Amino acid sequence: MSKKPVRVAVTGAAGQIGYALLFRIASGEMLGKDQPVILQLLEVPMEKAQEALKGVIMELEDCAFPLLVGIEAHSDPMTAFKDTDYALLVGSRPRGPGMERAELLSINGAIFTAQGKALNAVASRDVRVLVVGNPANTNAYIAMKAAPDLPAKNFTAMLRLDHNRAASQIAAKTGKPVAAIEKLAVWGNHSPTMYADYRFATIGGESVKDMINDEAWNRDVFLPTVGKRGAAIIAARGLSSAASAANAAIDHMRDWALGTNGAWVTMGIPSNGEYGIPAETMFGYPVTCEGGEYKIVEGLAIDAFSQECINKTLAELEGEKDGVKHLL
Ligand SMILES: NC(=O)c1ccc[n+]([C@@H]2O[C@H](COP(=O)([O-])OP(=O)(O)OC[C@H]3O[C@@H](n4cnc5c(N)ncnc54)[C@H](O)[C@@H]3O)[C@@H](O)[C@H]2O)c1
Ligand SMILES: O=C(O)C[C@H](O)C(=O)O
Repeated sequence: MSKKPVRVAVTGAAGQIGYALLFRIASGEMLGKDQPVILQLLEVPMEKAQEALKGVIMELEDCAFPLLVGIEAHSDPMTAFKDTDYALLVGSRPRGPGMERAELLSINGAIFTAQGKALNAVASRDVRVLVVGNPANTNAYIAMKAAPDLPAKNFTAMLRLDHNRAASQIAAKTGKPVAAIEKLAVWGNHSPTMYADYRFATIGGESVKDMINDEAWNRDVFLPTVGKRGAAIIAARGLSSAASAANAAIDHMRDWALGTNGAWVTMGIPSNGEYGIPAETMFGYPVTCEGGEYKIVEGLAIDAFSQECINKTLAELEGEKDGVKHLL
């Protein structure tokens, strides 16, 4: 018997990430090749954006995806999020060359108050939310706080792009396939302060830390490369990452919904105090997923260098949180 369709809302659907994301959701790459979906697409209520959205919908129709059983265009979150089971909040301004992501807070923050309220009012009571729009952690925090009737744990921020970037750098350094890397973690904020941590990582059961055995490379090459990758892409492309961001969003939602079979992945999630992070902070943690729920990998030893890195990314998040008090 075929499965009941699920509703997937995507904001910023006519943007760059939207264009790289929607076709993959519709083809079943996110929720499974047996899961029909209804896309509920939101764009700003401006003629140009709504026209562009129409064009994207025409292309989705022209793919004749067997799993795509409905497509809706919206200009109001109160209709776009109606009964939605999954919400991917992408719509917001990207940064340009020379900007830091945190600078987007004053431009984008208010979007997530309005969208959190709309989710609270009309979405499925079990909706799973991924915030992609930057600064992703604090925007996810804003949306979560604006939706007091929904489970706070269902609001998440995208750290998966940092996780995938870190895995790719490690594969290049060790000369091993990226798929062989296990137990990688990224802690904290989706920003240059994130702490990509390969101390527990293994390849074929061997310690990645021992294989690399180069603390200076970790500190002076690996961490800055992963942390500043978004800016490097903006400098090269003149536009922020889109296909890799959409890919990370698919990975995040797929793993959350379908499970990781014990593998570690990174998700930005509201803390319950784990690893000394204040409750409700939207923080990147290593997690495993099973049965539609994530679980933090607990009990990892935090050495002095790691603690210093975690403190730095936490301090940045606390500062961002302080800066959005007026939106809560
Ligand atoms: N978390 C991450 O790892 C990550 C990675 C890449 C990009 N991003 C962020 O994702 C966001 C989108 O990037 P993009 O390249 O697709 O930008 P884009 O400008 O190409 O597209 C954004 C779209 O969002 C729409 N939009 C703006 N406000 C909206 C609102 N209130 N409701 C609905 N739609 C709205 C715009 O009309 C536009 O079509 C940016 O904030 C960017 O910084 C995050
Ligand atoms: O860096 C950006 O502004 C876009 C995105 O967050 C990225 O990491 O590529």
